[in-house]
Amino acid sequence: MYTTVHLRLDAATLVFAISLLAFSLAILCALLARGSGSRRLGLHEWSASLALASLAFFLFFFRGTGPWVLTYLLANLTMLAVVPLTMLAYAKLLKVSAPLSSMVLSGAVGLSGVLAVFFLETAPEFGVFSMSMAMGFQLVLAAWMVRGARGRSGAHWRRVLNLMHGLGALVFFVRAGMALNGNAVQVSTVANSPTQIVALCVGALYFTVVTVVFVVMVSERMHSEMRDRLRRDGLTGLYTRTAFFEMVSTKAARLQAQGYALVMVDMDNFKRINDNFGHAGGDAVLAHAARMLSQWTRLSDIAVRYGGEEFCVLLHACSAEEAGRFARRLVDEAGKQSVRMKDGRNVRFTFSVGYACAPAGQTSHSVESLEAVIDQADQALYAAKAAGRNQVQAFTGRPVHGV
Ligand SMILES: Nc1nc2c(ncn2[C@@H]2O[C@H](COP(=O)(O)OP(=O)(O)OP(=O)(O)O)[C@@H](O)[C@H]2O)c(=O)[nH]1
Repeated sequence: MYTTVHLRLDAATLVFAISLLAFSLAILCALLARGSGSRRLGLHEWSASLALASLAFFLFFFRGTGPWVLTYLLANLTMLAVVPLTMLAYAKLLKVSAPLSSMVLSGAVGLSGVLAVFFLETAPEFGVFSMSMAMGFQLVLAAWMVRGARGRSGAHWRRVLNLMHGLGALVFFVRAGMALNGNAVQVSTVANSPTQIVALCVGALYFTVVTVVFVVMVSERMHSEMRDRLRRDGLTGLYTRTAFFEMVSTKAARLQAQGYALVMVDMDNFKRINDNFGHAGGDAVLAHAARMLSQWTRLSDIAVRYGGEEFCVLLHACSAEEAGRFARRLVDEAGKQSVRMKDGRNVRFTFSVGYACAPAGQTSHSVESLEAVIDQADQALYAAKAAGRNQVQAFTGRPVHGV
């Protein structure tokens, strides 16, 4: 009554299935890239890489029945471009540079073997060996790029990618070794040898896993960029006041342990700038001043648009002398700047600056105590305004404890 069904994975089915899989993933990535407008994050390159892989496997499928120029020459040349395109995608997403000369070198190795087999009719082992070495080397390069990406965010995803790159490279180096031993038939695309079946299964797994991980990394990047945009002021690109208090409340313990300075910066007679050059002119001056502040702060500092024409800078792990130097430098530099308006007129501006310091090693930490330091810096700022503007004043009252 029962019919025994023998399930078998044969190479031709796997090759065709991988072609379909890569094609579907390529379409998915292209649609995601179009929908999200995230061209700069490498989804287009990733999609192109999958489309080429799909074409190569489609051509491999007809090996033995289709013309050799398509099923051998074109298929292998297409295959050689697959990993380099993923490396270009990594370069965009991970902001690392692609090793172009090594990519060209690996391509030349693969190409030489394929051309020798096609035009000079050398032994097929030579083609398998050079293609496998080239592809294995390309995957090692891809792993090296991914490893070189900095930042803790996405580190676990990068590890998964490199696991797959390592697995893929291993398969290709084993193929190269077998070809060296004269086993090209065992590893040919149409062979049903166990080596070939395992290699194709790894190929299917590779395309699925690396694509899923890449898409997840792209979406995580887009979310974090969107979060960051919401925390920044549209005109100046500096953090908003709300974002500032959120950020310091999460860093409170470190700030109070290492100490910090709070520098309040206010543009002088800004109403006059608006009156003389219009609101758009005033906006251009504000944006210029904000760029200046960003340039002068370190990565660990936080530059904020605190109010209309008022900024504040939190200098992390900073002594009173350093804060004073920073504040004086701001005032000196502002005095040297001029902003060119659309009508060709130049606008000059000055800053009044007040600062206060919270010494290192305090034990209490809260946003309330940060507000006390801000209040002290504000008092110093008003003293600078009262003393005639375009100058720095330090808060000279008793020191504030905590963050
Ligand atoms: N263009 C522009 N102007 C702004 C913006 N935010 C606030 N302002 C203007 O900044 C001006 C601030 O004026 P005041 O508070 O009198 O200060 P001030 O003229 O700089 O005088 P002092 O601070 O006393 O030196 C107001 O005219 C606001 O309209 C903005 O985003 N763009």
